[in-house]
Amino acid sequence: MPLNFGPTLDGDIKAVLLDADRVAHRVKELGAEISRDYVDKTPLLVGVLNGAMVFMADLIRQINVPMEICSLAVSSYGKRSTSGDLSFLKDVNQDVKGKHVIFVEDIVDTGKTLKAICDLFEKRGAASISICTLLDKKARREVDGLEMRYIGFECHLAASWSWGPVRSALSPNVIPSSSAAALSPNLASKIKHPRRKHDKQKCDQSGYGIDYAERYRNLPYIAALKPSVYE
Ligand SMILES: O=P(O)(O)OC[C@H]1O[C@H](OP(=O)(O)OP(=O)(O)O)[C@H](O)[C@@H]1O
Repeated sequence: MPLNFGPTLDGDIKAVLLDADRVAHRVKELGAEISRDYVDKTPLLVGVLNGAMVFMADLIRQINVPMEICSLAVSSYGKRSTSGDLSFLKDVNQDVKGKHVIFVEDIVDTGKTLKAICDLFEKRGAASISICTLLDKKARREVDGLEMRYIGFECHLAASWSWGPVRSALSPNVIPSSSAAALSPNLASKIKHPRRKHDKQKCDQSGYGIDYAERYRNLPYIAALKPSVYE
């Protein structure tokens, strides 16, 4: 896909990892899966703001069974305590007791955010809880027992980060090879509380709701940013 989003933003982009068509295709598949699985359940999709905003907006329009939506926001990495504790900036506006909840995320990294939210919603009496994430960085998980039921694309550790869509063929044009991405599994396991907003590694995927330092969420694709953006 040509980089013609606009001169200001395009100048910051090193490579398009997942173009808008590819994302849209996968979002459509996810919508169909959810529609099939929840045909008789009227799920409540809960978007975790701000990152999930773009993905959620597209996803719900690919779901063709009765459903509800709401959103919540928690403190971002840069504002959390060193223990990684979450605090709500915005809670959901309804009682979730008895609801079939699907959390919608742009990206799951350590999993701490979703683990805390899932535990809370379990205590609140949700009938069931599932997770739908556009991107999954499974290799960086730091919590146990967090099952991703719906995954758009999986980022996995090999010699370097690579990207592969779940349940469909790997396309060569979605494998980035930036130096920022070349994080060894050993080092990855030592990073307890990555600060997403200021972590160079996070420049390897921005756009479609995912930010770097609050910018780039409006890119219609997912891209790696040039080192000049964060150095
Ligand atoms: O799996 P974890 O390690 O907990 O990280 C994942 C969380 O980090 C991102 O949010 P962020 O705090 O950057 O805020 P944002 O949604 O406003 O971008 C993302 O949207 C998830 O909510």
